[in-house]
Amino acid sequence: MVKICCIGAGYVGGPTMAVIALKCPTIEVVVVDISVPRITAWNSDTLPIYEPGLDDVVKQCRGKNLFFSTDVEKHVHEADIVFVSVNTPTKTRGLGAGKAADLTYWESAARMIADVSKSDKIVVEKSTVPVKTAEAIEKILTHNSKGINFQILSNPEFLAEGTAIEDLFKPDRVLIGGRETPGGQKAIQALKDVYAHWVPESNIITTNLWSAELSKLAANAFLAQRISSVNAMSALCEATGANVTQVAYAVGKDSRIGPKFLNASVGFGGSCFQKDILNLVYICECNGLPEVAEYWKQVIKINDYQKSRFVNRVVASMFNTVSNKKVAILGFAFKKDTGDTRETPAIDVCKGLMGDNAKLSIYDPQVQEDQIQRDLSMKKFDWDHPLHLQPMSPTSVKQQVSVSMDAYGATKDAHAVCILTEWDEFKTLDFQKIYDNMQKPAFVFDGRNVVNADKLREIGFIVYSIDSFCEPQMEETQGHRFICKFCDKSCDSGKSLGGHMRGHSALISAAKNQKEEADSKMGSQEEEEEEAANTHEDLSISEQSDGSMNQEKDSNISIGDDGNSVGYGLRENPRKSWRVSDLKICSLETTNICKECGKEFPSMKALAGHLRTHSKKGMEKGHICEKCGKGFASMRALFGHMKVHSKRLRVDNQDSESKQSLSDFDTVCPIRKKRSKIKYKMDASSSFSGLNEYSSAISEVDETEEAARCLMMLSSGVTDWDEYISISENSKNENVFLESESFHCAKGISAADFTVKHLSHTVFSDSGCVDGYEKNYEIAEFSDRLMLINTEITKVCYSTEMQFENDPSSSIVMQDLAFLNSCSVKNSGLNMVNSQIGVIRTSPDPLKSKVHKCPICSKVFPSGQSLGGHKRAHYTGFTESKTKETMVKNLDDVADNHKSFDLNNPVIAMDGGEKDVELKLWWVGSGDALMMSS
Ligand SMILES: NC(=O)c1ccc[n+]([C@@H]2O[C@H](COP(=O)([O-])OP(=O)(O)OC[C@H]3O[C@@H](n4cnc5c(N)ncnc54)[C@H](O)[C@@H]3O)[C@@H](O)[C@H]2O)c1
Repeated sequence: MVKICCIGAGYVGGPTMAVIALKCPTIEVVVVDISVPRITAWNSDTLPIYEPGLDDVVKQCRGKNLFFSTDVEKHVHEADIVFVSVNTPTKTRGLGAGKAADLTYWESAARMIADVSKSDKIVVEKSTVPVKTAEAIEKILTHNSKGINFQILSNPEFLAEGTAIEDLFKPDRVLIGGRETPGGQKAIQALKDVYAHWVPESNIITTNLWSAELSKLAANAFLAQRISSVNAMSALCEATGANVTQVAYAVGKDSRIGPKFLNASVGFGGSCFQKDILNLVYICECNGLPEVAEYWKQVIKINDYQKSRFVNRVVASMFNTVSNKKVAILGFAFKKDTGDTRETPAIDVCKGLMGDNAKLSIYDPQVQEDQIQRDLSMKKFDWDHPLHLQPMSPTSVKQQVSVSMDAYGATKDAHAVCILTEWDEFKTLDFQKIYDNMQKPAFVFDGRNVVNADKLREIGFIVYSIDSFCEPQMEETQGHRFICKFCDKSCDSGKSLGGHMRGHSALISAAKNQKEEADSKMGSQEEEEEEAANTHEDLSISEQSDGSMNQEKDSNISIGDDGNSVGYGLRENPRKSWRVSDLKICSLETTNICKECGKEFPSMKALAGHLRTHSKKGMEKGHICEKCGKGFASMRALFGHMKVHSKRLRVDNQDSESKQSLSDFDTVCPIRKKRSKIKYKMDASSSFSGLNEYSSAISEVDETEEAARCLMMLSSGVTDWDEYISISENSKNENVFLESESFHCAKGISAADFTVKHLSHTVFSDSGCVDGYEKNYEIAEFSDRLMLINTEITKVCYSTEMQFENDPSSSIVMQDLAFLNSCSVKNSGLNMVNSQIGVIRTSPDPLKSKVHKCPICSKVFPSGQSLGGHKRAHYTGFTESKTKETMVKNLDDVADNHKSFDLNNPVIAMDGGEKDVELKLWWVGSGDALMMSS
């Protein structure tokens, strides 16, 4: 009788050997493990792993030809074929840490085999191992072989947890790799004979050793890549209004692509995908293939991005904080029909929410409380070691996490429900009951697309699911604010408004023609007015929807080139968009006269802009332009409008010579570019994924900055845009905001000018600074300044200082905008997200600084910033500024006024400081992730 021994009674060893025993009654199979509790469980009625159909199989052959034992040496000694199915974790220290496979367990198994063997053996690699592992194993085995012949085979396992028994019964293929020697071929045949008991011969593939080893890594990389691809698409779908389920279906119908593994979700998990891709990345790097390594690394980065996006969505939707809110987590296993939590996305999502101080109430049908507590306390990669070798983080999660016996218990009194595993039972829950027992507004964040979002919305839930994007916070919490500008019908969402408006296509078409006529008459003198109207119009729309970027998207209902179809326009260039509000005015009014004050306007658009000056909202809010008395609904609107009064712009337009000079000036000192350009720049880079959860992250950051400038300017009493710019140009002070204005100009620097030398965290210290940390940041040219972008998607730290090799006097201070949000900006009604920007500043100490010499007059300045101020004096427009004394005085005033609101300085604890501390720890445990992507 052939004897098989399998070392490792885990998710692979247990089920595979049980199926071999079932299908080959003439073979004796013993599964051995060093873990006593595991073996005890295998011999009990409660198996150590949950796998549909496994119980039956084990019951049928246990005690007959299937045995579980801790007597490893005895059974290895007796076996003809030894399978090795031990864990192969990712290394956490030393060479290749965070990527390479840790073969400690494999090596110890191999040494033990060599020690106890007295007869020839076939040793089968069942574990997933790096390519060429067999070579190393061979050396260990033959070193002390005492004349015993060992043949190494690679027989990687392709089962998927949750369907393991099904997969083992009907495998797509069985892969056996061996040496191309007679001995190797004989060993291949012996193993083939085992599988041939139930697998058709055509499904048994034989290759050389290295192909078999690499095929397993490649298969997992391809599978994970599909998930990341569709998840990346889900982000784009959310940004554009497409439905990722529909897109995936359409794509999968292509027989070259196929429908499997195209479900968008909160991200992939499991013990294999990440580990094996990291392993693949490491192998590529070791073989001098950095580009290939980088390619596969992106699969993991997108996966992290997806989890991070989900957390951001939850926090942002729940009014930017989940602090002390109860969040029910339904599902903790990495997928349905398994109790396996290894690398489950739930861990990262829970840690993210805990970082924002949420109280979690978790329910999973197959995961026990101690496992959940352990997973949430453990460091990354530690899960893949035996229990006694799993060091726990000192921080206990017990205060923040409770585990419930069912979904109803978990969701009782919760503010939100996050569905993180696609368990079938979640589809049939009584959501009305759940809703009745929850806090209101009640949110559902479906990370697996298991619930019927429409039905839940009918109940009253605010629903976010991966496949159907909506902006719950805006669309649903604020009621019916989507009003047709033609017939005043109120709609539930921007999307339904869009659908409704298609009914007005004839009217819109006529209106468009009328508008074109009207616009063609528009004289140059109305340019300024139009600019105000445009700016104001944008802002008014935003105001109606509380400044939400997504609302803006919905509000950007535009007419296509054919003039008939109304849909959601991409935000290419707002000025080019035909806006519904214009059209209504065009079609319903025959003359351009203001009904409020009787003033006549040359175009409908100008009238539209003017009409808003009568807006009650604007007047109530009191954002009045001191120059012309116009009222505005928001500070941002006022800010946009104030640019119209800029002397600089007028000089620019009037004086062709100075225009020339200014264009030179632009080269040295780029003035803020139009948003569309900024957006393009940022979108083109793949490294900004971690910035925030929205696809149009950059324009939002841009808006945030602009809003911040506006706030600073207004709060300091500066109401004149020119005055504001002049002050910034001439600042020799350390007012960082002003500094940031001039620094880029002064140095003419670009992102490439800087190399990161040193990073230190001023606040974030939970997981400490790890090697390679600096790789997670990138410097990007961004509008009129350099920005430090956090490229590590799972990491948001509150404050980080950075120095640069080539200019030690300069430094960057990172701040979490969420913090600003909680301090000051929040009050402006702006909807900001957790994102980071850093603004480069120079040291005030001239001794430390390098020489800053003016290339025009050779004058030397102590700092790049003062040189910048000086250099601008060489260009036109500057002479119109106020006297230096006035400027310095203004500057002092501004600096005083800004002490409490300073974009660059680490934020001083203000009221609600406690909350701010929470924000510092926005993402716990992410330091580990750094290692992974470094
Ligand atoms: N889980 C999957 O879905 C899957 C699928 C295909 C391949 N794999 C690969 O199979 C391997 C095993 O995965 P798993 O999920 O079964 O892991 P596991 O952690 O569930 O099981 C491994 C077992 O090996 C035991 N072990 C470790 N060293 C030992 C030694 N020297 N002697 C005796 N026992 C020892 C451990 O105690 C543990 O019980 C890994 O390389 C994995 O990448 C896993």
